Amino acid sequence: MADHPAVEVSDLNVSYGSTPVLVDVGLTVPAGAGVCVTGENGIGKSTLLRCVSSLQRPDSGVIRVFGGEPGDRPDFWRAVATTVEPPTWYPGLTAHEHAELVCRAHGQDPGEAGIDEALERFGLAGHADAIPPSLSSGQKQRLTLALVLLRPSALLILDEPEQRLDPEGRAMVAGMLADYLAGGGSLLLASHDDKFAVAAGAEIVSMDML
Ligand SMILES: Nc1ncnc2c1ncn2[C@@H]1O[C@H](COP(=O)(O)OP(=O)(O)OP(=O)(O)O)[C@@H](O)[C@H]1O
Repeated sequence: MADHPAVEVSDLNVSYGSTPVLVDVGLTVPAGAGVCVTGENGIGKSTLLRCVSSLQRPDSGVIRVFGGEPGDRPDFWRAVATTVEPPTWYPGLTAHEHAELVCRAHGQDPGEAGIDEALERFGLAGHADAIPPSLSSGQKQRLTLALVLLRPSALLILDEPEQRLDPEGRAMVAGMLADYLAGGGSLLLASHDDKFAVAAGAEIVSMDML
C-alpha cells in the first residue's frame, strides 16, 4: 500500500447533463500526505471527492487509491474513511452506541477505543445517550467527525470538515488531522478555510489549477 500514492487522479471528466464540472482533472495525494482542494462554491470539489470515494462514477478518467480502483470492496472501505456522504443513523441507537458499533465493526474493543474521550473532545459528552437524529446539525457534524476519527483508516476523505464548527472546534479538529498525518495517515479534504487546512498539515491546491 505504501508503494503507491494514497490518491492518483488523471484526466477526470464529469458533466451534469450538458454542463461540464470537472475537465481533465489530475491530482495526487502522496501516501502519508495531506491535500486540501479549495475553490469557489460549485467549482466541483465535492464531485471530485465523491468520485475518489467511489460514490460517483466519472464520465471518464483514471482514479487509483493506494494503487487500486476505488469501489465497493471491503478492503477499500477498511482503508478509506469519509464524510463525503452523510451517515445513516440506526433507529434507536444512541450516539455512544453508534460509536461502539463503529469500533466493533472495525475490530476494536469499544472499551479500549476511547469513545468517552472522543465524545468529550467533540463537545458531545452530555449527548452520549441522545439519538443522533435529535441532535442539532452542528452536533451531528461533530459526531460524524468523531466517528470517522475513532475508527482505524489509512486515508481520510473529508468534505468541508470545518463547517458548523466554532473557532475552538476548528482548531481541535485541525490538530487531530495533523496527528492523523503524523501517525502515517493520508488526507484529502475540501475546505473553504485555508487557515484550517494549513493547521491540519494539508497542502492547499486550488481547483482552478487541477
Ligand atoms: N447531482 C447533480 N446534478 C446536477 N448538478 C449537480 C449535481 N451535483 C452537483 N451539481 C452541480 O455541479 C457543480 C459542482 O458541484 P459540487 O458540489 O461538486 O461543487 P463544490 O465545489 O463542492 O461546491 P460547494 O463549495 O458549494 O460545496 C455545481 O454547479 C452543482 O450545482
